[in-house]
Amino acid sequence: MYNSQDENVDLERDYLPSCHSSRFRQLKNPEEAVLEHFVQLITNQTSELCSNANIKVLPNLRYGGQVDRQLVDIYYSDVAKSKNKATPLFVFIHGGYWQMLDKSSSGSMVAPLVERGYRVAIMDYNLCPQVTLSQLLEQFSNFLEWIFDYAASTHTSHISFAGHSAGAHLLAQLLNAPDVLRSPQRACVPIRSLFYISGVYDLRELWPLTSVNPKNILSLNAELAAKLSPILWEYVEPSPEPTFGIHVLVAGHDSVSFIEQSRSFARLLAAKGFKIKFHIFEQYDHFDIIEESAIEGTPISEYIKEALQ
Ligand SMILES: N[C@@H](CC(=O)c1ccccc1NC=O)C(=O)O
Repeated sequence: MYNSQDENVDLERDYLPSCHSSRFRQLKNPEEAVLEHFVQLITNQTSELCSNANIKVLPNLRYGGQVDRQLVDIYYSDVAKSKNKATPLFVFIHGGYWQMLDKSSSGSMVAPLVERGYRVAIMDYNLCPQVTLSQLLEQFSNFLEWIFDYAASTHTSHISFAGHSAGAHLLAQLLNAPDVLRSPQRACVPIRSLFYISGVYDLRELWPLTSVNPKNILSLNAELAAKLSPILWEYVEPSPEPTFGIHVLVAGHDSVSFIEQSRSFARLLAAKGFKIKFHIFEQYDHFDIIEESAIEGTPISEYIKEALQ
């Protein structure tokens, strides 16, 4: 479907981002090394936030459930808060094929944004197999309603979202949720930008793969995989003309399947009337596109900074 360049493509590899990096090639197991390095680095980037005097955190706001992972950490700067003026909100949704990572390793984007006066919401979500992917998508819809309520009730000038990999898949729901897009809260909190970073948007090839969905922990079948694929959704014609920009971004070292899924998703949204920018960051792989978002002046940080202007 997406890797038409190679009819013999091994989809088990093409949908495994750690197999598509030029880094750590000198090591015996570069795939393991790139993933270990990613998790270690993004965990450090997140834990170091609290040692930054300018960054405060409001931890564990609950958006659903009772004792599960439906929690959000809100990072902010005391300076901006003390001026008691409306501040922008940026929301990040982590990846990990709906089965790994959490908010303690998802704070890479926080520091550059808080330095510029943003509040940044880093959300957790229940992982498969504790929930099925269908249940996770329902819980994510609840999160969207909650975050717009939160934004509307906390003096928010505008809101932006970024989703990485499977997090981009979850974020696609925002474009398919008329009740959220047309809610009174949404009306008083304009969306500024949406960033879909190295996402997956068609589950039809990946749901049977052991590398992605071992023992079918996502609880999918062919019919459900199609139903949960943003590339096949209708999308409500945005009216009036949406004011927000959608950025479909992908790493140049991502696999052909990942790059072509992003290209197809961008083309679909553009055809539906959304304001789209599609960009391939040639120098990045699936992981350092997020790792470098923590560093001012890097290509991904500069892109996000300019897009948010
Ligand atoms: N086991 C996968 C991990 C993976 O796909 C992944 C890891 C961190 C963040 C995003 C990922 N991919 C999709 O959500 C791999 O080895 O590439």
